[in-house]
Amino acid sequence: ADLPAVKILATGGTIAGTAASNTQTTGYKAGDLGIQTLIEAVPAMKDYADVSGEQIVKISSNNMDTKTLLKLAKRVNELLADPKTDGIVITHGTDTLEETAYFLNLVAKSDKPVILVGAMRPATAISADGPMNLLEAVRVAASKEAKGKGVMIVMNDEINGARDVTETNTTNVSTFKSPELGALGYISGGKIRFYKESTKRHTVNSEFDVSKLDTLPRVDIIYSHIDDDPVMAEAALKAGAKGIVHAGTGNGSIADPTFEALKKAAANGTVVVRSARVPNGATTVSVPKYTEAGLLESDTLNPQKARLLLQLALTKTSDPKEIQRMFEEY
Ligand SMILES: NC(=O)CC[C@H](N)C(=O)O
Repeated sequence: ADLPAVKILATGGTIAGTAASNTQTTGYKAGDLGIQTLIEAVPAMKDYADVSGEQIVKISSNNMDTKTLLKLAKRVNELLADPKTDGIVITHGTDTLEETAYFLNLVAKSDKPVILVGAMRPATAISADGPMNLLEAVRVAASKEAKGKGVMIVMNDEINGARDVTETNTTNVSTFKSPELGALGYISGGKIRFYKESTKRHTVNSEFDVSKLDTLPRVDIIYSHIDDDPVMAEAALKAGAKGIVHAGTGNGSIADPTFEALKKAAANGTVVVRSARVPNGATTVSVPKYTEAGLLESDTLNPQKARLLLQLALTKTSDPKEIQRMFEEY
């Protein structure tokens, strides 16, 4: 039959995890199973797509790094450019799933569907969520409706856009949510149902390009708290950070001693972006001194996604005005 061709790129994670007993849902070995085993476990995928697999790495995604991320992004673009590929599914650990998804959302050069999928229970567990998640991810990747909507995460019957989705629970299968801005759609009653899409720039409308990149500029995240002091900011600068994302309290507020250090950093050419440790809402100018010091706002991007956008932004420019524009557009 003339089914859409979907390539599954496997990177590891719990979806490929194994444990000694079928009741074990923690302390298992992530990324143990190869892509062929995952494909064979879900024969129903063949009803929706002509599926083939490729193992990129076998890691627990808390160990994801720039080198692997760039390798994955370049392979994704190679496959998307191939007329024989209709869609891509990427199996991935959940720890950094939202980061890889948002990164690809910024650098994938095609409107063909790119779907990330993971699981919260290892493949060996009773009620493992991986097989159904994988089936639904392949279905969405093979669908016409998913075209042009940017990179998405499909898990637990929900379709969430890469920009707004975040992991909300450490262990529960219902963990990937777009808390305030909402899911793009569902898979229910045997149907893929889309209700909305992001208004932000992504994929074919993105200005970022990884094809010539072998590394990304260093950007550190500093998480604020009571008794905050400039020690972490100073360490980041000493490590050579070209950018700093500050995960501020409330509306991206900064403790005064840390602010003094960040203000100096910004004056010396390090790009500083105010994000927030609060999960919802945009960071706005809460006090004029932040703008006067040249600090930027992350909009609604959480610190880990603001970090990736800042890294890509810094590959193009170090002009704070230009970078603020990017934070408004992506
Ligand atoms: N649910 C998961 O996939 C988490 C397993 C592991 N920590 C990872 O991110 O790969």
